[in-house]
Amino acid sequence: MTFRIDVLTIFPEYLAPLGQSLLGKAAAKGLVSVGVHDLRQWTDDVHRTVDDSPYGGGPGMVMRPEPWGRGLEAVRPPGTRLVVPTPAGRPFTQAVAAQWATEPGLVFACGRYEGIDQRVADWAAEGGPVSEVSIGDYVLAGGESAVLVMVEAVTRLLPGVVGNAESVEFDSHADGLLEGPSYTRPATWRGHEVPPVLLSGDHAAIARWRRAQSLRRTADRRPDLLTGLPDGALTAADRAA
Ligand SMILES: Nc1cc(-c2ccc3cc[nH]c3c2)n[nH]1
Repeated sequence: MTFRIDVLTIFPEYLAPLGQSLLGKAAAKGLVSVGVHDLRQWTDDVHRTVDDSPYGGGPGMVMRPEPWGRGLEAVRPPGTRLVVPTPAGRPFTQAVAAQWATEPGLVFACGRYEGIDQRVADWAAEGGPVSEVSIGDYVLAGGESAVLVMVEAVTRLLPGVVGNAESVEFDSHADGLLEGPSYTRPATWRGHEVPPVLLSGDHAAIARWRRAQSLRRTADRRPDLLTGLPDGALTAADRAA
C-alpha cells in the first residue's frame, strides 16, 4: 500500500530533499509517493497574493484563507489527516509518528509569515482530522523544515522503508527511554576502551548493561520521560540499577 504525502507551500523548492536518499529509495520501491504543490497556483489575483494584514492589528502578515481552501480542496483526499506545523501546536513525538504511519497518507500545510488564518484549520476539520503540531520549543521562519522532519520520522516507520526493521524497533523513545551508547571496532581508540561487557559474549549481561545505560542516560538528560512512563514500564531490576 503506497503512503501518499502532499505538501502545500509557497517555497516548493525547499521540499526538494523529499526526493532524495531514504525517501528516494522508498519512493522508488513504491512505498511512498510525494506531491509538492505551490500554493500560489490557487491565488486569484495578478500578484498571486497569499498574505494580508492581521485583523485586530499586530506585527507581520497572516496567510489568507482563500488560496488554502482552494489548494486543499484540490489536493487533500477526503478524510486524509491535515498536518499544520506551528510553534503553538501539540508536541510531535515518536508515538505521533507511529500513529500517522498506520494511516493511508498525510497532507501538510506549510505556513509562512505569522501563520495561516485559523479558519483554514477549522474548516479543514470538517473534511478529516487536522493536527496542529510543534516539532520543538523554538520558532522557525516557516513550516517547511518541520515538514521535512516529520516526513522523515513517519516514512522511516513504514514497513519496508528501513532495511533493518529491528533498528526501528530499538530507536530512542520506542520504549519511552533514550537509547544508550553504541560502539564498534576498534576495541581501543585513542586511549578509550569499549565497555568490556560488550566484548564478553554474555548476552544476558549485555542486555542488563544496555538497559541500565538507557535508564541512566534518560534520568540524566530527559528526567521528564521517566515521570511519563506507564505503570510497570520500570522493573524492580530497573529501579535497583
Ligand atoms: N515547532 C515549530 C514550528 C514552527 C513554525 C511553523 C510554521 C510557521 C509559519 C511561520 N512561522 C512558523 C514556525 N516553529 N517551530
